[in-house]
Amino acid sequence: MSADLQTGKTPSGHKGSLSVAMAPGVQPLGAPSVSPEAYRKRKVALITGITGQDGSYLTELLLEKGYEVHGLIRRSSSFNTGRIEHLYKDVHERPKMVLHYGDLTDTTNLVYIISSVQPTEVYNLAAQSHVKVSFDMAEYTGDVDGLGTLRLLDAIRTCGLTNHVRFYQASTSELYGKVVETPQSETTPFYPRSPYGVAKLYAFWIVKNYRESYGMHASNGILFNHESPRRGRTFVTRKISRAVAEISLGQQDCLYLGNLEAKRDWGHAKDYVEGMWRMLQQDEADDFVLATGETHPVKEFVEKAFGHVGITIQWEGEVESVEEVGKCAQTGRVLVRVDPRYFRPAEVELLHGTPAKAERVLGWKRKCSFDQLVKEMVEADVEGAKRADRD
Ligand SMILES: Nc1nc2c(ncn2[C@@H]2O[C@H](COP(=O)(O)OP(=O)(O)O[C@H]3O[C@H](CO)[C@@H](O)[C@H](O)[C@@H]3O)[C@@H](O)[C@H]2O)c(=O)[nH]1
Repeated sequence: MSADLQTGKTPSGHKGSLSVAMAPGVQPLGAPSVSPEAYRKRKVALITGITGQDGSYLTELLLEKGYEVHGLIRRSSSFNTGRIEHLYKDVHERPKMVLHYGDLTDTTNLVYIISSVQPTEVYNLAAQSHVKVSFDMAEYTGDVDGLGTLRLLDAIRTCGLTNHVRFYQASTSELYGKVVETPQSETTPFYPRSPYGVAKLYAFWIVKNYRESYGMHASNGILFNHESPRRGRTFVTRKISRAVAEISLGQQDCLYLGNLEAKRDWGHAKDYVEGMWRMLQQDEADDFVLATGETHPVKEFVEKAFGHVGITIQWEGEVESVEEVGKCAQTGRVLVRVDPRYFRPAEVELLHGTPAKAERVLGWKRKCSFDQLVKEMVEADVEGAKRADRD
């Protein structure tokens, strides 16, 4: 005999035996016996993606604030902990950072880590974060960036921490994609333009849904591009700063780039992780844009970066064509070329955010200007290029 899943009634109208409610008194795994307020006094953070740019800055910030920090790292045959090595080396003086092998695709592992760590704050920074790569690895990106977020939220619920943990989701300005208004704010409609953006859209909504469905303190930080000397080498700013450093030292001839006209709102990652933390200190969870309020084309980043090593770039050839080149004004040498291999099947042409809500509600303000950011990145890469041990 089959029963209606909604009502539990059989076709004859009798109450069926289907029941999915938890028996009275049964608590989910490891549910704390203390109130959420008492529980939060412990200050224990779990960061997925701790080995990334943002993870490393956030770890520094939280350790400074007296947190015990736990991080999820993926197993790799090569070292992937370079950005947190300086914190890890100090492990005897600072026993407050603990790393766990784990992955957003492994539910059992997430449940195990959360039940043993009992975090008070969870920062979900782990992702396949490269937009171009997401076109090549669309399913994987959806699994990690989209479903991975769901697994993490459900692991928190399974461990009975629904009302005890505060959750931060690394949402992104890539959600705006083909932008419908400028500047983009928390109320701008989304139109993602890549498998990455679409996966992040799912994550954004599942976070919001769990907040509304289960009362979880779960917030989305809609972060515009944020960079630093710790930025991965395949993102455009770091690719440029490294190449400029190497060209200036005679170690590289030419920089090959894709779309030079794309515009981004670039801030400093160190400023942005402070915004993440502030979101979790609010009484109410909510969604916030973190941005600088400025937008600059890739070309301008190139010009400014070369400017820091004394090279003036002159553009020649037809704009937005592969024939366009950037020449050194002093010597006439071609230093920048367009390579269509770096074009994306669908491009996000313009990102320009407004941080007004974050400034008003969180009291957040970015400190680093665009010029300072470019300078810091180029200087760090010039120093790095002189050494053999940089990443
Ligand atoms: N990576 C890369 N991008 C290039 C290149 N040449 C031009 N670009 C253009 O430079 C822009 C920025 O590219 P990325 O630095 O790769 O960043 P992104 O695609 O904007 O994505 C980053 O920011 C998002 C926030 O908006 C993040 O969500 C995402 O994970 C990533 O960090 C894009 O329009 C891209 O087409 C190149 O050689 N490499």
